[in-house]
Amino acid sequence: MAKNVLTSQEIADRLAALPEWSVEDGKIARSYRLADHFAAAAMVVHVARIQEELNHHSDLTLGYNTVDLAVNSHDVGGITDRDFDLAARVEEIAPTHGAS
Ligand SMILES: C[C@H](O)[C@H](O)[C@H]1CNC2=NC(N)=NC(=O)C2=N1
Repeated sequence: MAKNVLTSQEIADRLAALPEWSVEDGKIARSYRLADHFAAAAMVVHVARIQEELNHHSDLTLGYNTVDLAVNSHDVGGITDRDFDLAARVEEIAPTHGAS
């Protein structure tokens, strides 16, 4: 997948399809709430597997019952489609974890 840095307009266009995601400190970010701590921990493991598959890794934070992601493409120093591909993959599996 191309890794050219996206313009703010391209980012806005892509965020339209990911309404719960936003730009925070130069990364796209999302916070999920889960039923309890163990559900959140299980989702972290699942996201880690997806990140390894994509070779693209977010700052992934486990809270009491939350999972937070923040990601950009550090090899090119900006937000690229690889970040949005990861976001889309996580959005796909979040409901299976009861994440909202
Ligand atoms: C060597 C390895 O392929 C690279 O460092 C990968 C690993 N995971 C990555 N994750 C993110 N978020 N950005 C990258 O540029 C990146 N590059």
